[in-house]
Amino acid sequence: SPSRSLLRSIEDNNKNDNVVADLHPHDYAVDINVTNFDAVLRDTPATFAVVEFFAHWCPACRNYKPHYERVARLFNGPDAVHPGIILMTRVDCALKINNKLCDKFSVDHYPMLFWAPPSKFVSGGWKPKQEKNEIHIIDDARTADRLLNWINKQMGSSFGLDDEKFENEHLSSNVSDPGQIARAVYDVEEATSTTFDIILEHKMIKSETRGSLIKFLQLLVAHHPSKRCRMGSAEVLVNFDEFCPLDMDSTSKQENNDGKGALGNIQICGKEVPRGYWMFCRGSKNDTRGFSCGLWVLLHSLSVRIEDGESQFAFQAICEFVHNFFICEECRQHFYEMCSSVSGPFNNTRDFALWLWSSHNKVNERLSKEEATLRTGDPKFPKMIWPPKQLCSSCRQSQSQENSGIQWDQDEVFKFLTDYYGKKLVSIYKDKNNHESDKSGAALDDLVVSTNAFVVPLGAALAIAVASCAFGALACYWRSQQKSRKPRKSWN
Ligand SMILES: Cc1cc2nc3c(=O)[nH]c(=O)nc-3n(C[C@H](O)[C@H](O)[C@H](O)COP(=O)(O)OP(=O)(O)OC[C@H]3O[C@@H](n4cnc5c(N)ncnc54)[C@H](O)[C@@H]3O)c2cc1C
Repeated sequence: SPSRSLLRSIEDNNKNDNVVADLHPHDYAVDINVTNFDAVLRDTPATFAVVEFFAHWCPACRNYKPHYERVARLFNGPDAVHPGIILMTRVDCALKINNKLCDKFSVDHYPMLFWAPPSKFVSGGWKPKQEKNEIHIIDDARTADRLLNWINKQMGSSFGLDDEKFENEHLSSNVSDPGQIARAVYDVEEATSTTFDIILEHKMIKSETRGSLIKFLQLLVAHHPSKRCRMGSAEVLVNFDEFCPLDMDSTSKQENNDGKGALGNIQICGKEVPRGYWMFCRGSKNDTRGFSCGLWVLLHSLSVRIEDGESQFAFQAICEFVHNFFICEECRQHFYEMCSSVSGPFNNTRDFALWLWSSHNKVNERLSKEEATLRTGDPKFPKMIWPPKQLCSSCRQSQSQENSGIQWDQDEVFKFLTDYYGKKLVSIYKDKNNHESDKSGAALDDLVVSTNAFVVPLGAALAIAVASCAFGALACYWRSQQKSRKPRKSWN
């Protein structure tokens, strides 16, 4: 009888937690409702979204759920097989709060599925026979197979229900498609957040390294391509003395349960980052690309954003940062050698951006040989002297021969880098941020502006690094400024 089986399941639950998982299999599709519908669809890095409108009492919907979940397993969550491509969501129209939302999409039967780029759902709707709507109804989705077929037809993809992680045959190379860099904005957030997690986990903030971290944070506050990372970095910077007191080496009072100290509670690029996966930097095999690729992209994107007068500061901040905090011994050693071989100070953005580009190419050149011998590289993303012709034909001088060394047109290379790591990198992101109306965000944004205006021209980075007490005073000043300012919007 039902009551007996219920009792049995409670008993079993007490014995073994796994049973609970069996009784309530993990949901991959994201439940959304009217309160977070716009925010979830605006903030997702995914290129497309599926929204299922259903009602929890509807038997057909209950029967359909395992089909929908089989497809959602492929795309949603940190363990997704193909993360960051499609966001699978559902809205329960039986909940009163969702009435208006379901009406906006003319939901007249359950389940009803829609497909569009996520941003089209934000403040969007759907009406039957409406022309020119970028939101499409999915008209053949009765089983998991049919839903995935419909998606494959729409995207020209070949996803399979039995795909396993890292069978990334569908990955298109970023060598020929300059537009792909727009997806890297999520990777620079991921890399920034991962960097700070590593620093804290490995307790790398010491009296001799905290100055370098402060410098790097200043660079992030002023020039990180992601607004939320700028805001998070500003928060860390302003409270740095509290988070990392000068006597940090000797004291254990800063430690909380996870041993990361007070900084461990800060999510430097917002609460959903790190997401646990990579977009532009995703490898076609497990353990390739990812973090180190994201870090390179972050460094290049900083290099093209700085002002001429900040170039020497940026050079020092990046060199010291890699030396003190990049947890790859060979990488730090080589990079440090390249930093040490620079003779004069940098006077402008161009020279510094080109130095970083050519240093990265030196690493590429070395690794291309190593990876060919050891077969450790990613076959879909072989190391190469960059940018290839397909990305920038004008970067190479016309008489340039591949086998006698490439003759670069450095003005063209700089122009290309500025466009690629500047405008293109934030092209999808900017649109999304224009919708932000969060007040605390606006206040912090204002702080970021004041930090940028105040610190960099004064060269306070060095002063702060040397004298932490001066930093305390600056922090107080910033806080009082922040309170007295009116919120200011977009800083992009
Ligand atoms: C500072 C630093 C030093 C490193 N040193 C070493 C090392 O000594 N030994 C080692 O084994 N690994 C090193 N690595 C890791 C290595 O360089 C790669 O990051 C890693 O192998 C992943 O490679 P990838 O194919 O994702 O491309 P990456 O080399 O990580 O490049 C990421 C993306 O940047 C773009 N790019 C490529 N070249 C350039 C360029 N010259 N200028 C601008 N953009 C470019 C491409 O779009 C590429 O996809 C280092 C990483 C960093 C951040």
